[in-house]
Amino acid sequence: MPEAAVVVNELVKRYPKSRTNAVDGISFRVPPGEVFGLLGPNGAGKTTAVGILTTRVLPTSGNAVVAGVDVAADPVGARRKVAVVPQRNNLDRSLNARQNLIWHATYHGVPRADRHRLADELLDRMGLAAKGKSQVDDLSGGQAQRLMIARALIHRPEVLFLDEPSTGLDPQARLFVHDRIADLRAQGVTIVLTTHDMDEAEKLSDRVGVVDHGRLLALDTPRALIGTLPASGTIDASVRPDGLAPERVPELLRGVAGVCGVEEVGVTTAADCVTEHRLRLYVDREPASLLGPVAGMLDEHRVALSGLSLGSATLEDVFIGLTGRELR
Ligand SMILES: Nc1ncnc2c1ncn2[C@@H]1O[C@H](COP(=O)(O)OP(=O)(O)OP(=O)(O)O)[C@@H](O)[C@H]1O
Repeated sequence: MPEAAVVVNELVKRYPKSRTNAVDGISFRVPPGEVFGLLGPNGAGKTTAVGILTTRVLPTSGNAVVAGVDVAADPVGARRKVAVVPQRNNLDRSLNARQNLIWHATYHGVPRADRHRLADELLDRMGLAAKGKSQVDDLSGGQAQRLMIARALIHRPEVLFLDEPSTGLDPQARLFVHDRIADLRAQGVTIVLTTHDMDEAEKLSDRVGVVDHGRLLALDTPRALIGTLPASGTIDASVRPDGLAPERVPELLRGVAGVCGVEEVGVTTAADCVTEHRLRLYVDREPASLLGPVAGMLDEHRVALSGLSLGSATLEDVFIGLTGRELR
């Protein structure tokens, strides 16, 4: 195995007729055995970057090497070493679950003697032992996703690309997929995953890269990225400003010592027409120590408080800090 499982060098992709680059000069390296999370809002360029790394998209400039193979110069060689689990079901509907695995193994040159054994082992590992003869259309979304992971693993790839691995899965299926990703990591498989799910990224990734507008904005371990935030803790407060202009409430709270920032994260109007504002306070000390001053400030200005909860800064705070709240 080469020194890095994935090397991306000044990668650029501009689609025909587009005025901007979908991927705009991205560089990073993923060492063997790492789980690398690629995060970014819709349209940030994640799928395009992964498309280049998995030979489905041709780069405009720059280069990418996966498991020692330049993906543009030797796409066939690269495909032997990587596997992709796409977001959408692309299983062959004319074959049953087990046949999908066998066909894929055959395509990738897995010796005949190993194909059937590997297919059965993988079905078992993915909790699909009873589904081998099922038609693809009869599988649930979670089962199809697990079958796609089994299919990706049957030719023993060195690097596995997972596009939004748990989108649309129920909590059990999501946890199952997370456990399998952790197993693969323990076996030394390098994994690149794209996700919008910050908890998933924080839980699974050794390091994450945050991408927006085709550029890499930050790259580090989740803990180090969270450590770059000025605030270490959060307080979520639900308030009903009543007589006070709603925009005054964050202003007041910013005046409490220890509060580094206040952001409105939602507004709801109840059946009784009372509007509740949900505010997140970013604090630079133990959040519990600020509950009294925060409640006191609100009480002083007759702002009704209907809920307070404490938390720690998360990767989502890093993500929002870097990419903003604007809908893409
Ligand atoms: N085949 C294509 N032709 C033209 N433009 C494209 C094509 N595919 C993607 N784009 C554009 O490139 C940009 C990056 O898209 P991409 O799908 O890589 O983003 P993404 O980060 O994967 O988004 P999402 O999270 O929504 O899947 C977007 O502006 C998108 O509209």
